[in-house]
Amino acid sequence: MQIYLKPLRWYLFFNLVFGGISNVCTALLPYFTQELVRGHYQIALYGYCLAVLCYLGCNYIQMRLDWKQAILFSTHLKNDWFQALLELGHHDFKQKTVAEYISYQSNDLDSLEKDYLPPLMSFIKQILRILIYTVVISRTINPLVALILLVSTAVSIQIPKIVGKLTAQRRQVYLEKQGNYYRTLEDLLKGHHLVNQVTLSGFQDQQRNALNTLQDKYLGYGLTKIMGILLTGLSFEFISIVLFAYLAYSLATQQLGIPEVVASFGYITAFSEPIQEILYDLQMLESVKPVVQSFQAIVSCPSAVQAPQMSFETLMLNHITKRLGESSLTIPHVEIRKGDKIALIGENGSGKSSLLNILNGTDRDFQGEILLDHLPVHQLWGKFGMILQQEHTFISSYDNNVTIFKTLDENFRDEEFEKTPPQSLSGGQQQRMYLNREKNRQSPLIIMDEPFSALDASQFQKELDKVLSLPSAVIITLHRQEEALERFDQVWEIKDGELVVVRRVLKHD
Ligand SMILES: Nc1ncnc2c1ncn2[C@@H]1O[C@H](COP(=O)(O)OP(=O)(O)OP(=O)(O)O)[C@@H](O)[C@H]1O
Repeated sequence: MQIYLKPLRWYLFFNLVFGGISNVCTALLPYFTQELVRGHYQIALYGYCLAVLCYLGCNYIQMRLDWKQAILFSTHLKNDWFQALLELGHHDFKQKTVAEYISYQSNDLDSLEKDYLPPLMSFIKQILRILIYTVVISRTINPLVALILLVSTAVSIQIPKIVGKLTAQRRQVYLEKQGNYYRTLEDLLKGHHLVNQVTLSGFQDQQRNALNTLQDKYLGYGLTKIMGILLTGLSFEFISIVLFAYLAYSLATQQLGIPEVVASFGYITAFSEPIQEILYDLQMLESVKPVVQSFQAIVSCPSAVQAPQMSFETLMLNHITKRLGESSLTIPHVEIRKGDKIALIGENGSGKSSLLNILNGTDRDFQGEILLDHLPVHQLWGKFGMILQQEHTFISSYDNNVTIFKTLDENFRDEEFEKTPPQSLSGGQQQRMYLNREKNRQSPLIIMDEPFSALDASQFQKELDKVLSLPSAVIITLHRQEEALERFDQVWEIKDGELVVVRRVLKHD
């Protein structure tokens, strides 16, 4: 996590400087009490007031710095996490649902912001504070008192480390269940149109079951956390008892006078805050460790983002086998040549989308070989254009959809649609928008999974004309459009789990 602390170094530095000054001020308060008991009224009063004012001023500055550094830290975390997600291979990305990613951002990342940097800073500040106190106590009271406080602090901070591990495990389980809960919510809310008086209870049961499981784990996490707080309190009391016993002994044997003992009791109280904070910080840091690890695993993944393919002569699939549940899909050998227009047909569930997912690189769980211009290629995601069966429409604007946020030249668009919110476009209009995006992308191969299923017959003919006149190679799945097949260079059919080339027009170079 050091790379996330580096940009904050000046904030951290000044935070510690002002923390140090305010610690010196508070450490001197019991000393001024001691002076008061000794009868040095003026120095006690002025010293006390000055120390309090200085402490308040430094605290104010520290709080401002804390706030700013927290925002900076969270901005870096969120930006890097989102970039890492974008750069994951699509196959890896799909291992989780969008709801789980949203849950990660709002829970895990949030806990990293709250339970990593603030406890870490607080831990350093409190250690600094204790060291300052120790020096002040040694100078103003007795080095032995300082030593007792220091040693008993070192012993007591071991306890939360042990409890922290258990809290971390429970917290991790809770966060995982939270991801599941978000996934269930997404699933149920997407089916909102199916709610009526009969089905309502089914929806409620699903949500309540998922929530009960989540709350169960939350309870487990909370109880462990409470146990940690209890043990933390006990370990602090341990310090008070040790010092109390020593002071009683010193008073009885007249090694210390009443002013020193009064001031020492003041230090027990003054010590209580940093020690309790240290104990709490350690518990937090221990419990957030799995989140730190999972975050680091995400952001340290090498980027799988590819440069788009600008041209190719041939793309070959050799002896591909893809398991589809109980059955499988086999592709003995097929070849896509530059500019080829290929229709892919087959019954429902025959494996058309599965084949296209291999070609567009969103699926990598298959055996066999893909050769791009005779060279083996392992990662096709991002190389070619595609229109998926359930293609995504970005909500922001028509423009952003056809240019992918202005990263493509806007050569093709439908001006009549550009004022309409993209998600309000009809299914057919959205499909035309996707085709415009692919034309802007100028990919040498466009993979289309039923891109015109929402078009009426005349629109279908128009869009098909456009597709067939593109310079790019195109693979397109078709249903019940046998008359159109004649117009393609190749027709591939998936039958009984095997891809067969049923038509191939020989081209002369
Ligand atoms: N991850 C998976 N696990 C198990 N079975 C799967 C998986 N993915 C797909 N299948 C099965 O593989 C078969 C092929 O699915 P696919 O979506 O490729 O068919 P399709 O030809 O595109 O169908 P349609 O024309 O209805 O869109 C289906 O029987 C589907 O249930």
